[in-house]
Amino acid sequence: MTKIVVGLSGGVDSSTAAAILHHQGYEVVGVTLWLMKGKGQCCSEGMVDAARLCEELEIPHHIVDSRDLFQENIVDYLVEGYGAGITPLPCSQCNRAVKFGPMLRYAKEELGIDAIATGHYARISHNPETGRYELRRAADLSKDQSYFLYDLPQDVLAHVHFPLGDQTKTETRRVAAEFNLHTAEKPESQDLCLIEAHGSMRDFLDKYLAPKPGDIVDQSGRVLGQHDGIHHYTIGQRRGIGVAAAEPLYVVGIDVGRNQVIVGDRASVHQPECTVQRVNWVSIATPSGPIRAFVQPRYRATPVPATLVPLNDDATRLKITFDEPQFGITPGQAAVWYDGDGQDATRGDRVLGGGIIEVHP
Ligand SMILES: Nc1ncnc2c1ncn2[C@@H]1O[C@H](COP(=O)(O)OP(=O)(O)OP(=O)(O)O)[C@@H](O)[C@H]1O
Repeated sequence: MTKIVVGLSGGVDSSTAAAILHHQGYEVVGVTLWLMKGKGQCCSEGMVDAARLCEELEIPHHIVDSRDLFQENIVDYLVEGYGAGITPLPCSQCNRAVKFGPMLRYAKEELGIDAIATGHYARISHNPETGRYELRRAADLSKDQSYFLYDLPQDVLAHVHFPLGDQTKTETRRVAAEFNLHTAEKPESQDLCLIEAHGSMRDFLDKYLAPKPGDIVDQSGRVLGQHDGIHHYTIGQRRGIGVAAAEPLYVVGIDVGRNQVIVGDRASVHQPECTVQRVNWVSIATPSGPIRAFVQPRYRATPVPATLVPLNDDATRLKITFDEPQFGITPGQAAVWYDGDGQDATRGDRVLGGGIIEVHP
């Protein structure tokens, strides 16, 4: 029997992924990474639900204390990033540095198992012509998580299964009910796990970063108001600026040196281009020259056509020029590029690569 480790968060998706693989005849071992204290997914509640699921399926369950890894790679990364005036993206970083790599290592080294599965909505296929593992959008585009998985290296993708990639969330709930899983009716997690655990990103950051008042200025430097710390602001933000104006104001920039939040009208939040770093090439090999692709500059953004030009030999830094200027290009977030526009899989749904947006020059 083929053995496989399934990452269990205690939610309906990973429960169903485990049940499907178990039903298909895999010898499933449940692994829950203990990421932080508190209630919610990935915390105490999630661990109990995961343990109960393993009891229902009569499979072994391992809990791996990953709190230090989570603290270093996610909590510190977020606090440092927000403190420096950027808006870091924790989920792709968590997938690469906390979940997939370490879980695969644990599976291999501690359990002698070389395959892992999760309840992510995305698809992986092997291309025999290029020898690469290609990452594709989920069949259920409304649940697609490929954006958060762009940073997985080939040697990890080669060992990963996504049993839910071809089905819709409604089907997942139906399958969970058919298998009588106690998690079948469990409500959807609405937010980032950290936000669920702390109430809001503001509450989370306020635990680590002291208030540091400064000026809110317009693009000519005129002082319009006061802020209580640049870490409470992100590019494109409209709410909570607290400055009265005839036209709605948006955050267009954060000047760390001057401790200023710069605001302007909606048009000034549009950028014709940006640069990205720490690029990971996924479904295609590192290109030696410019390529055209559909770039998704934020999780829920529509992918838009753009030209990508490598800025170094190994194409780990790129300049992206959008065909049309884009709203809210935010340093710290990931830009992920696909071979299609995400509206129709027949026009291309492969993740070609992705990288972290750098601070605007
Ligand atoms: N603490 C954890 N330990 C092990 N695996 C995890 C953990 N958290 C998440 N995963 C895996 O990553 C997948 C996606 O996680 P995400 O946080 O997006 O949860 P989700 O989509 O709400 O899924 P679920 O319903 O399973 O919680 C989960 O389905 C699970 O397989």
